[in-house]
Amino acid sequence: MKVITVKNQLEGAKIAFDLLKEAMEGGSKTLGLATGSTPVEFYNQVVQSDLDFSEMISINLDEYVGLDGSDDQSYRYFMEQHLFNEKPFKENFLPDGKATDLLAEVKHYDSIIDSHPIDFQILGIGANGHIGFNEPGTSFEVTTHVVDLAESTIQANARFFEDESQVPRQAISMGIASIMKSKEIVLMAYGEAKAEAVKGMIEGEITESLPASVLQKHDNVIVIADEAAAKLLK
Ligand SMILES: O=P(O)(O)OC[C@H]1O[C@](O)(CO)[C@@H](O)[C@@H]1O
Repeated sequence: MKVITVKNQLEGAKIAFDLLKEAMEGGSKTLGLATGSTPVEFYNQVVQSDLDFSEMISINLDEYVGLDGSDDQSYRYFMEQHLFNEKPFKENFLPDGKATDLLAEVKHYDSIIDSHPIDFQILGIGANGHIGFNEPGTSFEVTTHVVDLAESTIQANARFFEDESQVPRQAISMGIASIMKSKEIVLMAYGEAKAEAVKGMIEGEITESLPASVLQKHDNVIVIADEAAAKLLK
């Protein structure tokens, strides 16, 4: 893993943007995308750029179960607001949180990922070490699946909702095995709340108790962390 320490989210976002640009110049066609607060400034950089996404495909990591794409708390809505409305892609894929048959949706999402191998994957990291919504204890072998969100994740994400009771308890998430198939992974981590998870991911043992630690087994991962998130690193 290559680690780049930056002063703040803006500096990190600019580096992530340069990596994306380079990947697209090198022929990358399919992007794996993340939501949450971490990639917001990165998407701002993309929107302000002259990069053209009209031939690009995006596949998002996850979506809350029970939320329609038009719901302003859904990840589809987030992506439209932060990126897709400004930068139209050839196709954007996110799991359907309103699918009546979740098992069928999970299979469908796997088939989408299989037919569009991810060239460049953007990741954030949860304070508990999750990537996507793959919570601690998730098998490294799993592909797309329905997740019961960890209590700590529900609490962490409550800041985006009116109150904690509004946070969906389940999500559909791309699995760790699928994330690991991405050719290049850029993970961003900002803020002190991520410091323990960042240390475990980079210097700890590879364990399903800290899902992001699996990235030590991938040969093309760049971690961009601000000083607060990197402060426990040796
Ligand atoms: O970026 P945040 O809001 O700290 O969340 C951490 C991670 O958890 C998720 O929200 C779960 O998918 C990711 O999208 C995000 O990168």
